[in-house]
Amino acid sequence: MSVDDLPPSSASAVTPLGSSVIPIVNKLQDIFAQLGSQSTIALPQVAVVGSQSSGKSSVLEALVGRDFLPRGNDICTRRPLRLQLVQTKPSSDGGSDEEWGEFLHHDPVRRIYDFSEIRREIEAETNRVSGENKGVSDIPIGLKIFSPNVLDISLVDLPGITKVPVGDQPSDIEARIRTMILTYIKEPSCLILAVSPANTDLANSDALQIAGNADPDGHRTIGVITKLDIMDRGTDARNHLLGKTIPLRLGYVGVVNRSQEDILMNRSIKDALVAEEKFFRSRPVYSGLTDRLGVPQLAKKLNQVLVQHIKALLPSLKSRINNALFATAKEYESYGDITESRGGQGALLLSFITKYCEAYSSTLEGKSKEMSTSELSGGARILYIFQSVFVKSLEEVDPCEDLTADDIRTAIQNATGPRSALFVPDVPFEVLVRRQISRLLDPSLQCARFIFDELVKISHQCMMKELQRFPVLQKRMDEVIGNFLREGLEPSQAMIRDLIEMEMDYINTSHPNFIGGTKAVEQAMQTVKSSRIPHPVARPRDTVEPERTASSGSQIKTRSFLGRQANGIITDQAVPTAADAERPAPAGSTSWSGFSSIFRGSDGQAAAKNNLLNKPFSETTQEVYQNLSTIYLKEPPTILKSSETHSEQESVEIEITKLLLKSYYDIVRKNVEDLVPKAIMHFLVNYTKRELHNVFIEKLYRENLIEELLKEPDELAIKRKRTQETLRILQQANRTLDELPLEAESVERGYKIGSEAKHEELPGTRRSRTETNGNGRLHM
Ligand SMILES: Nc1nc2c(ncn2[C@@H]2O[C@H](COP(=O)(O)OP(=O)(O)OP(=O)(O)O)[C@@H](O)[C@H]2O)c(=O)[nH]1
Repeated sequence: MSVDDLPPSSASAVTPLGSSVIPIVNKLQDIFAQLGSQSTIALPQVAVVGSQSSGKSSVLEALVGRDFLPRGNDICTRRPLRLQLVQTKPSSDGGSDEEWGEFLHHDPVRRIYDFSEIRREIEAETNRVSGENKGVSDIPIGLKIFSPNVLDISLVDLPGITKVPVGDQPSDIEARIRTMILTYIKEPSCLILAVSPANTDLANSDALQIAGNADPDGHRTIGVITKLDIMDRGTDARNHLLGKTIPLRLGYVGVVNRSQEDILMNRSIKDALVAEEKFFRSRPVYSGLTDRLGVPQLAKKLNQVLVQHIKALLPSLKSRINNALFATAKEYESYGDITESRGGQGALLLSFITKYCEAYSSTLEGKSKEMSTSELSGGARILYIFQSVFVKSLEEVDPCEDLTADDIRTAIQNATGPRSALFVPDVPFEVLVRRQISRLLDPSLQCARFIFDELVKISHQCMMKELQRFPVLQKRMDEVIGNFLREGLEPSQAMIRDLIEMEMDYINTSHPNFIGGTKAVEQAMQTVKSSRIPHPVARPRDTVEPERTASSGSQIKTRSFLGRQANGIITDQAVPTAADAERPAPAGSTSWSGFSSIFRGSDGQAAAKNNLLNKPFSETTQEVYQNLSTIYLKEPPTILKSSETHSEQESVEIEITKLLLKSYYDIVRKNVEDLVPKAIMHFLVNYTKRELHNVFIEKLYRENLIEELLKEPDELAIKRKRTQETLRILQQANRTLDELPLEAESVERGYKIGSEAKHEELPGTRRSRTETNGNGRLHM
């Protein structure tokens, strides 16, 4: 088919062309237009781009065959115009020749038959959003044109690229318009109609430059060269049209639109099309290019490319719609059903409580379906806290770590009181061991606290997604379980305190694992001996125990260990030999009877003491007072400390104390390591697991509370409604696509290319869309 074959009057010349795919995309566009800016599905469309006043609107008008767009030398298109051309049946085909437009922003949608009213509405709607002073907005205007003289095409007329801001335009107007254009044309589903005026250098065409950015391979760009009639004398656009200047895969079409003068003189589009045709006929330079000249050819090409483009996109479009449908259905599901009956609400509440408690138990027991594989969770974390945090920390504690030899000696001396250290009683051991046991309390309480924190964490994990729509219930459940866990923490901590107090209250030196005094003495002696500490040279003890200082040199020899008998009588006993130590303790004595030691002064001291004691008091004192002058004592220092040095005997005593301390501490530590986790499990973890359901029922499952608990926030209701609407639209879109068989063979193409065109039916006649070829197939 050539331009010469076309009837001279209008775009209706190509009306037989058509396809069932464009109406489907148009339908989809309508469907998705309901979603407004929320629609994320890019549908196939044609965007018209070019610099300002390049003739974009003129091309669109020519395609429609009617004047309906604001045009002029100034900026006219200031908002994207989504234009759907819908072919209607002509009167000859049982339809009507009426043409009308419908704006999508009109509610209810109404038909506008007067096309100058359509133009005024576009101007008013543009002003409404973009202001009256040349402002630009990216919010599109939706317009449908119904006519028997148009081809089914969806186009978007975009604001022209401008360089210098005018009126209310911001200083970065060029960048803004470019960004706006790019948002449309960057979508692979968008065909680009790049309009360049022939009277400017094509190499500088803004349209081709921006199209090249979005479609570097030129797969989806059609070049349109306007204003061929006003090129410089002696120049022509032949090379441009042949793609020799800037090649484009889809090629170029040259057009001649009405000039501004034509518009002012009210020249009709029909006349303009005739003039265009004449123009090309009269220019021999354009001979042989008829397939790429004139508005009717442009319409045909556009339709043809669009149909192919849509066919190529349909499968992916279908899968995108399907994916969106699936995601939206899931989202809708997450908002749950609305239950209004009291019984239904009660059942819903009960099911939430039950599900929550099941989730809590199964997380603790390690049976949760959503168990992580990347980190420990639930019950496993509790075990970790018990074993790797609590027990491990206790095992690392050395009971003698913060006890120096001096501390122990001071404790021994303090325990002997004013009695000049005749014995090393069991008191220091008990005092020291109690002190060490008390240190176990804090980590044990902390362990309970850690487990409590874990349970709180678990309780948050158990909050099901469905509960998100009931913030009141979620909050109340959170409060209830929080309080309940705290209630469980108290008895577990009380039990821990009791356990530690029990351990401190009775030092069970009969414990089978306790080292016992005899063994301790023996080991201590060996340790001290083997360490071969040189005999310390006793320095006079500064002001602390003067009388002990005097005798310290002989103390080691004279001191001996005494066993303490059950009747409290201290038997004078030499330092036990190893054989003695092996011997069982006398009946009724404590197991550490060998521990106590006696500190005896030298024999001379003892005798002097005895002498003094034997003489009558008055006699003695009188003698003394008569013979001696007054002796003044040095004031004792405020803080008294035991001497820094200690004898071998003292070393043995210290060693014994340490051995006993360690041995007994080990027993207590084992008990605590065993019993504290048990107490926590019993009073906190298992108790809450067992009782949680009952507590929820008691606190929440109340007739008067149900309505309040199951109150949804308003925004959720809005979201549900919106998602429901999206779902409906996507379902509609899906159904629409189902109407179309996806196999390319079965999709009607509605036009013929190349040699086929020669046999094309007569212009002006319409072919039914469902007409089939001889094979019973739809025309391809
Ligand atoms: N002589 C002649 N004038 C044309 C042709 N195409 C458009 N014009 C004129 O150029 C001016 C701009 O045309 P429009 O169609 O408004 O251009 P536009 O690209 O839509 O402009 P904006 O939307 O403002 O960017 C108008 O006065 C048209 O009459 C043509 O092929 N030949």
